[in-house]
Amino acid sequence: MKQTGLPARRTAHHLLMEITGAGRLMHELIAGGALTQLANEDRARAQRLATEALRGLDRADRMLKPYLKKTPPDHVMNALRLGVIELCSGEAAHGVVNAYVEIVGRNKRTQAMKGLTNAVLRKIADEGQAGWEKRAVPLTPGWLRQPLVAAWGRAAVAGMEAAHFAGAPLDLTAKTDPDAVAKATGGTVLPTGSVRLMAQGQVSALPGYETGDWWVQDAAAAIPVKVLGDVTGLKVLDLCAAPGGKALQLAAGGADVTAVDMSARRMARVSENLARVGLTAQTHVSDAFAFETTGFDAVLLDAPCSATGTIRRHPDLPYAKDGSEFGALIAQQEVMIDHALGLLKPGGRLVFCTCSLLPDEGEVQVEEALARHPDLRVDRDALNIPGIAPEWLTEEGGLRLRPDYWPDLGGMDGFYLAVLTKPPSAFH
Ligand SMILES: C[S@@+](CC[C@H](N)C(=O)[O-])C[C@H]1O[C@@H](n2cnc3c(N)ncnc32)[C@H](O)[C@@H]1O
Repeated sequence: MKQTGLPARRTAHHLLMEITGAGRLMHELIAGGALTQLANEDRARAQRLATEALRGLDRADRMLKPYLKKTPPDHVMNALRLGVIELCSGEAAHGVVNAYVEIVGRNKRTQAMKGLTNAVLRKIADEGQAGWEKRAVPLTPGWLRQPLVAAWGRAAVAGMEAAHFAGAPLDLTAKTDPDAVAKATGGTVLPTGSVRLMAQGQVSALPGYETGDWWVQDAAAAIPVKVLGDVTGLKVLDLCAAPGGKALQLAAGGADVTAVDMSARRMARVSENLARVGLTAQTHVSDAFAFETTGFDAVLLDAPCSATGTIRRHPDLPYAKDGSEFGALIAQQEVMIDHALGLLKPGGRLVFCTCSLLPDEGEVQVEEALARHPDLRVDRDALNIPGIAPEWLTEEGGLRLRPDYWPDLGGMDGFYLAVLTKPPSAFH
């Protein structure tokens, strides 16, 4: 980044301050206009810089520690973190140090720490990339690391942290033909049928975007629809549908799709996505609990959750959140499952899924649903689809997907899913 990169750096610093200090998520800040004052090129730069700083935050802090007698105020700490990220990715030291000294100096309360910022960043510049690379993979913040270790063990969590640090490749779901999409985009077809591109670029510039041949969807997120098998002609309700990746899959499979989401803004994206790929669905902006049409052959419930399975792409999450909101989400998932079951016709199937790494939002929800409804059946056979490893199947009959799976292929999002079959003589 050139010396002229100050606006992008100041915005990256602002993003870090809001995420680590005010608990705001990156996508909320961007939707709220955090990047609008920047030129196009600087927008991408600011977002990339903040994302890289969050991904490497624990390592940056460990690199800074020997040079700090005590932790400075957040304004300074975040400037130092961004400085570390830039210096250790090979940016010219002079420009980086000057920029962050200026950012620290512009704040009256931290003005006096310009000298410290200058001195520390010069030492980091001396360590350079070699100093960065010799440090361990960044650890997940303790509030989340603890339950993950309890659920999956230390080795698995280390694998997840390596995946979070590596970030995510770009996965596409083909409307009809994965091989043709792979050929056109230079990607490869994964064992579960998604197309993976290792090189990142502008999505809308990829072949097939304009013609709607595919949509962006993580390989793990594409699996919940696949376990429904052939959906041709089935009446399927997508109860929490936005931005619509799964609704598009269902429509592409020939289902008669009803898509519900309580967010009008996010539902507009479902409509845009449907239009781009030339598919149709009935869309309703509604709270799932207020939607009472019954008689569906299948309901897909991609329930609101902690989203801890998406940290590869959203490294802001462990720093913006502290787990305090998760209890309410877990309680809501339970009642949503029961509401969704009530909308199925007798014998209908519910796919329950969450992009979470926490068993309370997956395995435990299904165990408890089976206990609440003794006639409910879990359909293990449905999970027998291409690309699923037997060790991903869980005791209660669901499927656990984790970021540390497929390490040689580039990982996958964390996800949980299970197929529940309502008995022919229905309960409510
Ligand atoms: C995990 S996202 C769904 C992703 C979507 N299924 C896809 O594949 O693109 C969860 C969605 O649930 C919606 N949501 C949250 N609470 C809801 C409620 N009570 N009723 C309906 N939608 C809700 C959110 O607006 C959000 O779009």
